[in-house]
Amino acid sequence: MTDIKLALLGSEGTGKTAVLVRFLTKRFIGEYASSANCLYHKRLSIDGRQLNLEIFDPCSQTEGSRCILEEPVNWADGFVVVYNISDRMSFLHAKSVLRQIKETREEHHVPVFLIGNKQDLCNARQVCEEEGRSSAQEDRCHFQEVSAAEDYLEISNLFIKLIRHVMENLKHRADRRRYSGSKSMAKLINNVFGKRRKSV
Ligand SMILES: Nc1nc2c(ncn2[C@@H]2O[C@H](COP(=O)(O)OP(=O)(O)OP(=O)(O)O)[C@@H](O)[C@H]2O)c(=O)[nH]1
Repeated sequence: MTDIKLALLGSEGTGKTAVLVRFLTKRFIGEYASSANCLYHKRLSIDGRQLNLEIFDPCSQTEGSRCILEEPVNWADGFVVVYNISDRMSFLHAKSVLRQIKETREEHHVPVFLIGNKQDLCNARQVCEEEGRSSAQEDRCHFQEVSAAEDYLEISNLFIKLIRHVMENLKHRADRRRYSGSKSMAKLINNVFGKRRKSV
């Protein structure tokens, strides 16, 4: 069983919980009692692998209060950063979150999905799709506009895509650790037996 940890980030009211609940239950629930940070658990199988998924959904209204995970940016293996296409401030905030992830997790490229939510409100649009896409390109992350109110498949597919990237990333990191571990073991063996072997 592989453990995968994801975190949803973005400013208040962008629809983080709505997007996540769509993925987990296929349903859109208009209003959520969002007075606490939540850690959701889900077991699922992708490409024949059993996964134990943990998803952190912070509550923006509890700023300053202690949360289950003080630093989701350090904790998560992958991120979903959400903004509201009809709220420019939320887009600017999402861009600063992307920068923060990049700076904090510089050593390992962590998979990130930037989501422009509330696509159904396109008559009140304040951020054009191209802007979202080019911000995502700049920060080497995936991008999609969605509507938690109207879409299920798109949201499910983007989570699966993100999870696949996280799985690849974790495997890559484990391979690198194994490789550098076996290299230092080879060095150690060489230091101990190397000279003797040469004199035989
Ligand atoms: N029209 C529309 N409304 C949405 C959509 N997604 C969420 N909402 C609404 O936006 C409001 C905020 O949604 P939440 O999911 O609570 O947003 P959040 O980002 O989790 O908010 P906090 O927990 O306060 O940070 C609610 O009234 C939702 O019904 C969407 O795709 N379209």
